[in-house]
Amino acid sequence: MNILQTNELKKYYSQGSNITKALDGISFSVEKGEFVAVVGTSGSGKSTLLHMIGGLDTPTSGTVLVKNNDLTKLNDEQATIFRRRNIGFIFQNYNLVPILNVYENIVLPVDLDGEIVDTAFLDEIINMLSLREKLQSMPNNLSGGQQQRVAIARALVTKPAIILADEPTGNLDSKTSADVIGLLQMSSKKYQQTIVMITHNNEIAQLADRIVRIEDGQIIDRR
Ligand SMILES: Nc1ncnc2c1ncn2[C@@H]1O[C@H](COP(=O)(O)OP(=O)(O)OP(=O)(O)O)[C@@H](O)[C@H]1O
Repeated sequence: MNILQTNELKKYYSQGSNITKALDGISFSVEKGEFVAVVGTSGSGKSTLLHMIGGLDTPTSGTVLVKNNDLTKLNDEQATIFRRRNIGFIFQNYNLVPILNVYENIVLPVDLDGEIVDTAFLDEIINMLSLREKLQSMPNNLSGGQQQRVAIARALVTKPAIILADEPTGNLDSKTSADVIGLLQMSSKKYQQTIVMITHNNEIAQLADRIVRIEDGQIIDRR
């Protein structure tokens, strides 16, 4: 089942007479439970693509379907609600809320939606990510790898249709990077969690089910 599909997605930026074609006709689809790595050189359009898939920005033309909802047709408020319920984000700088402890950070998206936490599932995530001892800690007192594990827990807790990860191991050493990728692989297998991850690191990309290579805003290889 296709959970994500983009059709002829374009994003052009114009500055004066200069046009940057950040995305220039991207059509691809991702199946439920697939773990896809998006690779490409700096400036090739990876982050722009992730922003479009996440409904964080609107394309110049083309469509983005997530669970058959066209994100390009939603207004700001609809997009915010759709994102919160269907898309989990993991960034390289973690984006944890510094004044909330680990537990509060993890359950934040559920709280924001006025929903009740699925405590059995939350327990399972906390155990899988080895965060039990750290629930009362503040983000500042955690290592980079621990902070990234909290960000992963927060992304998983709402059981989103898709997790979007932008260089999730960008700030981590190689051992911790391998652990974090292992956890993403495990969640894609165990929870049929769909993951689209940007990485510069070819070794890490090889661990995904599929690699999509982008150059100059176009897909040049998909295997
Ligand atoms: N807001 C913007 N205004 C103008 N040009 C932009 C804007 N955002 C991105 N671009 C341009 O679009 C192109 C793609 O940028 P993007 O950030 O998607 O690349 P990337 O592959 O993620 O790069 P990196 O690996 O360095 O993060 C680049 O040429 C960039 O300069």
